[in-house]
Amino acid sequence: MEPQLNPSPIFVDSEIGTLKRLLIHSPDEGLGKVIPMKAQDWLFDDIIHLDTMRKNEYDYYLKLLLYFLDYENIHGRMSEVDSDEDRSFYKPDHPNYYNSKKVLDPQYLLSQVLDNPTIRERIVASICTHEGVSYRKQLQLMEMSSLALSRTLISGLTPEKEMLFPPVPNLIFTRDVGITIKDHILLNRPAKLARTRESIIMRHIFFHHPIFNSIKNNVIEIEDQPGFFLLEEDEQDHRRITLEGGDVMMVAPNHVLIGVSERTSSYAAERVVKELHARDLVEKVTVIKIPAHRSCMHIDTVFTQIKRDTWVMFGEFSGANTDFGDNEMVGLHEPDGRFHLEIFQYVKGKDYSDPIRFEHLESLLHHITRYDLGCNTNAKIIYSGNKEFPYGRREQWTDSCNMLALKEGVVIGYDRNDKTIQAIENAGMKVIEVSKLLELFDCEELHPDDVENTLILLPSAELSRARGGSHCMSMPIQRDGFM
Ligand SMILES: NC(=[NH2+])NCCC[C@H](N)C(=O)O
Repeated sequence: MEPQLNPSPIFVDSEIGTLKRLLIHSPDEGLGKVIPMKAQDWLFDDIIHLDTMRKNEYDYYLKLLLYFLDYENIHGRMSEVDSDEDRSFYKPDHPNYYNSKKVLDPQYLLSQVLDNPTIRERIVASICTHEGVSYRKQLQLMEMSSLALSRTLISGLTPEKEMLFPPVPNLIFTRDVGITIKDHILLNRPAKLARTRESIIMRHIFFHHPIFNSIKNNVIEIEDQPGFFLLEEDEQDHRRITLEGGDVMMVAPNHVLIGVSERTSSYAAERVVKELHARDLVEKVTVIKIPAHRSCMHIDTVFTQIKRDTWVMFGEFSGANTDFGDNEMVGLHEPDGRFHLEIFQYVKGKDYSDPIRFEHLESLLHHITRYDLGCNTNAKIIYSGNKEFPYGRREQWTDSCNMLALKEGVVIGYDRNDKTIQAIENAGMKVIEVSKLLELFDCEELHPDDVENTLILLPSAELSRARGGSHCMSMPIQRDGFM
């Protein structure tokens, strides 16, 4: 893929253009405060061991991102970083913080935004109102340093370790807070209460942090329809607008995909289709209706892209799969035992009441590969767990279909999904553990620019309990333009 230079520092027009800048959030101390009784409410399927998650898993992800996106920031520093028991390199409120301009943590960006007294007051007031914190406490928060305040607003913990309000443990899944569509950012409307504070924080960052200055007018907020508040509660529930980034995929310069799912409502999808067309951002918007089920909460839990002609997807959503034999996953199937999937494509200027229909997910992926990404073959589809029962389902649950492309053909995935990894290897890709790759970078035996056609494996025993993979743990804000 020939890189295209883009004047805007915020620009994404594909899933696979070389990644230049992104938002990620290192697991903060709030994740270590999740108690079993609240784990489900806070959208974790289990409590996690924070130290293991950070040191043995996430920190590798971060070092890898730095190596690919901000080489100078990490090269030659690995032993210093790794020998620090305190992990100060990873902590946004510590003087040793890596402080990259490419790999950006909302916790640090928030602290910078909080330096402005007017914005600080607005943020603290809105979060305290949302969390039911008293006015007196609000005034105390206003007195904190920006770095400490940012840490408290995210983790919920004061410097004195008082748990002032709940953590937002899902902020590690930055994918969901918004989505970059060319030089625009589409803000989310979280479906779950546990993710509302993330949204308040991100909204202020997008509108007030200098990084987003040039595109301030391009931040898209999907509002409720006029008079929504007049509707009865049942009717409101039915027409609610909820939208999470994991359901939006910028797959080609002319094409955006939107999932209608457990998290994204059909009303939201409809509004997004119209908004993207009105702003002339893309020609095609395809809505993919998937079952409203936790196991496939967003479309990026069902498929992601590896190369312009290669995708990894959940085989139970495959068109070839007509007989599952059982009906154990209640609510997922049509009466005939099939997963219920509906795909409608809306083309700018064409009649919305007569969308193009795709019968299977595969046909849509072939269409994108051929017609939007200019390949002259059909797409190659690699299935979760190699489509073998029960590995397909087991591995999809631990995010085998949720990969992040650092550039075309170089992706990060979880190490625990053995059958999927084997299938990817069989398809001709190299597979390497992240720690090995980092060693090669460190001793200059290999340079990130020279890595090609590779799946990089990330340790995932703890991370996968949070129900998200590397795709979810990233919000790309700049990729090389797709040509
Ligand atoms: N884009 C994604 N698939 N994100 C996964 C988010 C997982 C998170 N625990 C939640 O339930 O919200």
